[in-house]
Amino acid sequence: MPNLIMTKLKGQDHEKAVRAKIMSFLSKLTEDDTLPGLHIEPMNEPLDSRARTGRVDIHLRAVLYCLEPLAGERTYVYAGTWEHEEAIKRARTRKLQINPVNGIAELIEAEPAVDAPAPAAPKVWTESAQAGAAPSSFLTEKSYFVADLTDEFGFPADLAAEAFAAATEDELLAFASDLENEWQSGVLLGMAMNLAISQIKESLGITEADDNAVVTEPAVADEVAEPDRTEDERLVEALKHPAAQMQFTFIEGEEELQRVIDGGDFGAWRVFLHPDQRRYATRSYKGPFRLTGGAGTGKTVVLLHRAKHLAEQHPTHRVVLTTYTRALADNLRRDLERLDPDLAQASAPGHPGVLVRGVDQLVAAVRDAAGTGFGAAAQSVLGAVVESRGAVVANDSGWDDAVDDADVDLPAALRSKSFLSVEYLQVILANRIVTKDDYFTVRRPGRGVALDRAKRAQVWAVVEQYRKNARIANRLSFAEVASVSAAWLEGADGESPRTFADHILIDEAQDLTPSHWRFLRAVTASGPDDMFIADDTHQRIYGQPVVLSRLDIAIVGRSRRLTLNYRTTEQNLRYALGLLEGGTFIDAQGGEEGVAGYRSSRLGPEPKSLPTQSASVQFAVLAAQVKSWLDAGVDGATIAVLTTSNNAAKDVHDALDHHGVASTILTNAKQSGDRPVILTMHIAKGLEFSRVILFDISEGSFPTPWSLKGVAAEDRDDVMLRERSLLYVAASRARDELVVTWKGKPSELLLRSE
Ligand SMILES: Nc1ncnc2c1ncn2[C@@H]1O[C@H](COP(=O)(O)OP(=O)(O)OP(=O)(O)O)[C@@H](O)[C@H]1O
Repeated sequence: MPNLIMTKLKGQDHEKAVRAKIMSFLSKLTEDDTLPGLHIEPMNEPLDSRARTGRVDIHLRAVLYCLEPLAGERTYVYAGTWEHEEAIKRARTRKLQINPVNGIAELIEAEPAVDAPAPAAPKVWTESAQAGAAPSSFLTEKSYFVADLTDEFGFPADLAAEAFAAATEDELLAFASDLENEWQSGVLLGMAMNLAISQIKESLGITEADDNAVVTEPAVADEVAEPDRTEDERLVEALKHPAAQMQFTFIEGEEELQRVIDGGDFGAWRVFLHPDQRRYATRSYKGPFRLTGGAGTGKTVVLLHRAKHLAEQHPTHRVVLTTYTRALADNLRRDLERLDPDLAQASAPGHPGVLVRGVDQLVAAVRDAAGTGFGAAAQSVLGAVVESRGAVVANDSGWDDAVDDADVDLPAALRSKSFLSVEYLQVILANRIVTKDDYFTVRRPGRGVALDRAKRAQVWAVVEQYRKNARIANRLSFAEVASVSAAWLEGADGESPRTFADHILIDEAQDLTPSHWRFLRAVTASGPDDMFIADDTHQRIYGQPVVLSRLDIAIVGRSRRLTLNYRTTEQNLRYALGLLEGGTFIDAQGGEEGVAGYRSSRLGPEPKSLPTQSASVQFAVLAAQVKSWLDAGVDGATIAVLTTSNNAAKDVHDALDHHGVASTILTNAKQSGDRPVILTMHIAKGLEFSRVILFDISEGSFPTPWSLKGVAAEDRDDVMLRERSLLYVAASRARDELVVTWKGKPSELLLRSE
């Protein structure tokens, strides 16, 4: 039975009925390619003697390349389904070859009569000739040479010259996004990011990435030259090159074929990984590893592939995939099933296979497993044995009562629940402080307010009162449950330590509290590939920055960044990044995180601002915008209105209704139905939509008045930073079009990108 390789090509988003015909054609082809009904025909005077076309229906033909490796099955590379004429033209004028410079399999186009020459750098392009010849070239301005493209990467000379003809970054990105070979777009995007040639080569897997210090073994064995292999065998190998796998995929079985055909561009993440993504998904690391990257750079995609990879490599291991909320975990579980419906998912914590849970769900499961041991373990965290089963409350509740009951003399800033709850989380629970003496001596890095001994004594009095009140009411905060569960896992109940995972993969890690981190460290056996952390410092919308080394999670030297944005257009990306200007963001290593280097391979319209003068006009403008998309045939479910609060979401729903537009309010991150959706900016975290409207980003409405209510002056900057991040999260949900509305004056956080 012949093998099949599918190719990702532009212009292949077929309707359902056509997809069914393609499926039928290809499944017959892989059963028996000699069936007469397939009409597999060679070309007349082709550029590539392997080229064939086959009959999909009366109008459509598939383009195929037939490889005959000596050892192994015949292999067809499917290069799309096209109208009859176009299919014949493509099959005659395109050749599947191994790029002579970089070894990547590629499709090149040329006139059939001409023997395809090996690409060579035009001699005229010397340093000085180039400077004179193309003064307005974007790539020249970035100090690249045409020879970089031709000699270093194997671009054909004409294509390299066209790339150098792009005068601006946008022109170059537009050119790159039209190229047929993904690896070529990858090189040009790398240049747009101003990467060194060696970095681009590493990123595309042309040379081995220089990070062996952090991996337990080289991921890919060096290619050994085999002179007796046929050209077709070499081509099959070149199709497995990491950069070729951005575009070509080997199909195993009918179900996978169906998934690839039905998935189209939206399903591309399941199959066509960037070499960087594939490396992070499959490499073995000596210890905790952190993958960071802006919104939409494919961090979640890497986590999903890595979970699958680890489960397949180690069928008896416990692989846990976790994230900040339960609803986000539900989405991860759904996507993992889409990635591989047959993947073994664990039924409960501690079982082999992949377990997907929100972090507090995991904590709850461990608490249940601990039984009475949980209460005993609390001694080391809270200084008292607690009831094993009690109510769980928010981390910031109970502080106002504690202040009143303790009757302390503290300045307003130190009496606020925002200060006290954060002090408790970041300092007291993080360090398992149970006595006043310990609190007197503990270091408090990163805390805005300095506390002298007298103030510490007063704060400690409130903490003791808070704990006393909690014992009387038989309640614990979420953070306390996580901290005590961590202690139980470590054996604080007097038993041996235990773990529930061999590998833990963490999404949205920037939002986790120190208690979560202590728990995640304890729940996972230490060793190779123990923790894989995906975060984006710029998307921290809850809590405070956490420096992982202070919590015994060593990621120094094992931290990498993804920069290619797969979600949004370049225009939306720039707008969203512009919203971060003016903020100082501290990452998980305690350093400052910048926004340089992010690029998208897709272009689209500039984000649109819709200023209005009153609430009613703003609603009318919003409704008109949604209607215009619906009238243009946009699928309703891909349109989202993001609001600053639940109440605003209700108002928008009613207003749209009033203007004749039916919509649905989303109260958690689970998407459903076919109407436009309305959701808060917080709930939009981790989601994406084709069209997004940020509604009422007005002075006085955003930042919301309650986000700053009762916040100590010292903590105000951090609240503003989180609000800025929230706006960035919201704006970065838009794949294709972004619209921002306000009434009166725009929010101060919007002004920078206006
Ligand atoms: N290799 C790929 N090919 C095609 N699409 C991809 C690829 N990788 C990621 N994507 C798509 O890009 C979008 C963003 O990916 P993902 O959600 O993994 O990014 P993220 O970095 O986790 O984003 P965020 O931090 O905003 O949640 C998704 O639609 C995903 O399917």
